[in-house]
Amino acid sequence: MDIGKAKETIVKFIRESVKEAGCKGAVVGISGGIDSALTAYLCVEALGKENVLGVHLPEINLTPAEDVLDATEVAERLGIEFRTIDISGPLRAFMEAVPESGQDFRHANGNLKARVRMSILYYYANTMQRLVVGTGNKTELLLGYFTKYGDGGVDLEPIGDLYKTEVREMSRVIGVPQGIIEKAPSAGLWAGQTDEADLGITYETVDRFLEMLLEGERPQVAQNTLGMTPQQRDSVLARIHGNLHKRKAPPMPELDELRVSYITV
Ligand SMILES: Nc1ncnc2c1ncn2[C@@H]1O[C@H](COP(=O)(O)OP(=O)(O)OC[C@H]2O[C@@H]([n+]3cccc(C(=O)O)c3)[C@H](O)[C@@H]2O)[C@@H](O)[C@H]1O
Ligand SMILES: Nc1ncnc2c1ncn2[C@@H]1O[C@H](COP(=O)(O)OP(=O)(O)OP(=O)(O)O)[C@@H](O)[C@H]1O
Ligand SMILES: [Mg+2]
Repeated sequence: MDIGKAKETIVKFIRESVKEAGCKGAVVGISGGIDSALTAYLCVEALGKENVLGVHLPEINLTPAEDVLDATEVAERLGIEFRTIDISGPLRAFMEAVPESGQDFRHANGNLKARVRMSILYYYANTMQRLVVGTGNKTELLLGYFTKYGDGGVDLEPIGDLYKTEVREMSRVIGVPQGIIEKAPSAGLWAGQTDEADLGITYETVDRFLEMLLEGERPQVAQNTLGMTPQQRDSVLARIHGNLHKRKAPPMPELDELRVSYITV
């Protein structure tokens, strides 16, 4: 992969997508992590700093102070417009309004956070005639390691064809702060969560595994070549297959094969 060439392709893609949509710029959720930092840098290169809004959406009692500082540093270095909005209020209101909700549902509550963030980003997109630019990378998209209609609820995915390891490479080239590049990736949905602990495998290994599968290698051979355990292989395959639905439009029944559903003129 020629990282310089890939960067130019992505920058052009962002510029053209925003133009084709007739929009005025981009809204990006900036977490303090590497994916959103790189995406913000690419958006600024494509659209200019005055056309990129960064929104940091911490939870006051959970988000590490380091993330707040890192997100702010990205925005300051880029010189973009920036908001920090605490999402604990909306989360509390949800918990109070929905009788079946509760603190025991860590997984559902984590996904709710991602969906609250998505709603806030779309509020800005609606009011400012902008697109919500996603930060999903190829590894996350292939594994389905994202919240459906949460961080997956976006208008475009500029870094969606970059493996996580390539995200790191491009981030070095474009000048993302070193501390952000070196920080352990985390969805930040609950205290102490890290991607690699969740996935049970390092990004270096899973990226190679996915690459080999896409090249047509058999899972067993890829597993042996990479020194993975059978459990790691099966868990990655289960994620790939179990989450395919996240990458498709919601299915609907075809009521009559002669009825056409798409207008082509
Ligand atoms: N076959 C099928 N066809 C159509 N829809 C299907 C389906 N199976 C489940 N579903 C639907 O999908 C739902 C499950 O999907 P979803 O709600 O996304 O939930 P789920 O995949 O269970 O959880 C999201 C995962 O992504 C991780 N995550 C989230 C956010 C950010 C990041 C990060 O890296 O930053 C990581 C998070 O830690 C967790 O492991 C089900 O409740 C159901 O509604
Ligand atoms: N606190 C937050 N404030 C704003 N956006 C957030 C926040 N947490 C998550 N997001 C959004 O959800 C996306 C998905 O999170 P994810 O953890 O995969 O990416 P990241 O935090 O940018 O990078 P890393 O994988 O290194 O943690 C983020 O890139 C960001 O757009
Ligand atoms: Mg993160």
